[in-house]
Amino acid sequence: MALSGQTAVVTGAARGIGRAVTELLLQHGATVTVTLHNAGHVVEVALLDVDESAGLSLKASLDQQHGAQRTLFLLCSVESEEQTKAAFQKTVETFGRVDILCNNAGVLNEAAWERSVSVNLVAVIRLTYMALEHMNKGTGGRGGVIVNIASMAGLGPLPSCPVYTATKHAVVGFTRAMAAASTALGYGIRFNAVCPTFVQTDLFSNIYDRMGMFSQLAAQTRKFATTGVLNVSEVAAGLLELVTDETKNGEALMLTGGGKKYMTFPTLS
Ligand SMILES: NC(=O)C1=CN([C@@H]2O[C@H](COP(=O)(O)OP(=O)(O)OC[C@H]3O[C@@H](n4cnc5c(N)ncnc54)[C@H](O)[C@@H]3O)[C@@H](O)[C@H]2O)C=CC1
Ligand SMILES: CCCCCC(=O)/C=C/C=C\C=C\C=C\[C@@H](O)[C@@H](O)CCCC(=O)O
Repeated sequence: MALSGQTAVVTGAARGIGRAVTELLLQHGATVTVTLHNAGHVVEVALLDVDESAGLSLKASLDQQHGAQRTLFLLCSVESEEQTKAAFQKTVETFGRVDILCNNAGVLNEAAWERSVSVNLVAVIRLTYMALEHMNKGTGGRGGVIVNIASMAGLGPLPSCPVYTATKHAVVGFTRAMAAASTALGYGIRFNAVCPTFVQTDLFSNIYDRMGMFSQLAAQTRKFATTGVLNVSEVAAGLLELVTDETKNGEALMLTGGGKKYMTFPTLS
């Protein structure tokens, strides 16, 4: 799928993997524009984040690189139905459409596990269903693609972070189920998940302080992390592959230091 003419929404866009996704979209002609009409030959992206200073700082940087008309930042917590509804509304008012959703925003804190569930899972479901209202071919939409940033912890358990593991397993399952539902119901929307190993970001830097009552297990996780830490650009490249390759639907793309692997799952029927 060519990116030109597409409109995307990226959550947690201000820092880490979300920032890399935004920058890669822009580099590939994905233009985050503030124009009140779709310029026709460029991609438009709304950047959603709770971190206002980081979001505005990113916008200023992107303005320098790509021109002020190419970026739009919306202060929004994905935990808030009201704020996310308003963000989608503003996106559609500004760009006229939504073709791509990247559910990237995520947190890890086993001591505050309800928030992990709220951001990592409930919000992914909420934004997916909101995007459906605008993307579903069955209700006048143009179709498109939704890519969820899960984790390798969505494919195998991390004993030091059981709730985080649960949220990421749930995102993989939700993604695969939505892909099958979309095919069966004719949404015209592809659903895929990216499952990276450790990635050098602020989230990764803080994990050993966020394990709560499982902190004693940090050593095993730290040892596992020595198998390799990715950079954010490697994750963004995996996402771009899932966005642009129209044959990909229901995929879980694992990214490790050793490369990438499309996961296979047992057929239960
Ligand atoms: N860093 C890692 O080792 C890995 C991260 N991931 C996943 O990648 C995604 C991005 O993580 P990182 O870039 O590492 O994290 P990060 O902490 O570096 O960046 C996350 C961004 O999301 C924003 N955010 C947090 N809560 C939010 C909310 N309620 N509403 C809107 N924005 C919010 C933050 O302000 C920040 O800009 C997460 O889903 C994470 O679980 C997956 C595998 C590995
Ligand atoms: C510790 C939280 C990391 C948060 C960022 C993230 O999502 C990173 C995930 C990276 C890899 C996860 C791999 C899971 C592998 C398990 O299935 C098991 O093979 C490894 C167990 C290692 C351990 O005991 O911690």
